[in-house]
Amino acid sequence: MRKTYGGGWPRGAGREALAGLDLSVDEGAAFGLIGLNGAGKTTFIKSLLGVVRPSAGVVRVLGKDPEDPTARAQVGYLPERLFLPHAFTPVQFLASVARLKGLPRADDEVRRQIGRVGLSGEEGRRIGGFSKGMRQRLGLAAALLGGPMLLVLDEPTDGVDPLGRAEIRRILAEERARGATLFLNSHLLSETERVCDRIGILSGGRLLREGPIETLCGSETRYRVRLAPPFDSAALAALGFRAGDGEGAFVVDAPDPTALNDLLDQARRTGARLVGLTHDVRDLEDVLAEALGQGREQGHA
Ligand SMILES: Nc1ncnc2c1ncn2[C@@H]1O[C@H](COP(=O)(O)OP(=O)(O)OP(=O)(O)O)[C@@H](O)[C@H]1O
Repeated sequence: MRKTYGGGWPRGAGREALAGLDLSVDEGAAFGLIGLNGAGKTTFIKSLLGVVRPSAGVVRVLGKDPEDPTARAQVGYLPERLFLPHAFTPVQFLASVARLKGLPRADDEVRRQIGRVGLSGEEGRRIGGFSKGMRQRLGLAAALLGGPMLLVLDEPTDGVDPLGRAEIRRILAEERARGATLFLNSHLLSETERVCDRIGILSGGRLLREGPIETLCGSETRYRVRLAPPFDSAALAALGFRAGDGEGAFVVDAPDPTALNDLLDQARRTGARLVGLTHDVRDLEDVLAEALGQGREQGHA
């Protein structure tokens, strides 16, 4: 699908925010969309919510048109910029959201979600006096009201302290266990890594990479090996050990544990002594930097 902003707003006239995006997320998955500022993440989220209409192509949410009220009723949304009524208490605010969502007699549900996001005891305070993290928690409670089947969360842990982040991760895990699908948009790559099982990298409105996090971030069959000096580099190279970063660091491929141990045995016979062994796993920041670098070379960034 494509989205070109334009017409009536000179600043954005003709700006292509999504330049041919083809993406599907399985029900029950936790999908994370990452990319730099202006990549098109919010535009994509807005298209899921039926707020932005694609200029070309089709968007389906839970199998339906995003503007279909029955689809909307199944979507919980936490926006990046929260506008909360300062004069309201959390209970009043969530009760008004529950009414908008068409949830009847939602008092128990409102109190349950307030407790879940760690705002018990703050029910009577006005939102205007809340910290950023407290506001974010309240926004999450609003998204969770009524048990939606799709949670679209734009920067869910923004402003939340580390313990609060862990609580939010726990809540999101509970939501998934209930069967909900998560669509997360975050600049905090370590959070995305911990919450999501699939990742998409967006740049210039194009999807540069998409796949399971373990495929993008690492390899089950590639290992980082560290050997104590001295060692016979030529003999190790003949066995398939490639030099890694730093003294004694090597990278080696082995399809299974038996093959790995055979290789290590052969290396030991050349005099090598193993002092470290890990899977070759990169973090999401490395993956993003590499994808953006390649995208740039291909003229996509
Ligand atoms: N309403 C709008 N009118 C015109 N252009 C827009 C509008 N909203 C976004 N854009 C442009 O579309 C592109 C994608 O913006 P978008 O907000 O989707 O990116 P993003 O990845 O969410 O960025 P960020 O991480 O900064 O929130 C940008 O070039 C932006 O300037």
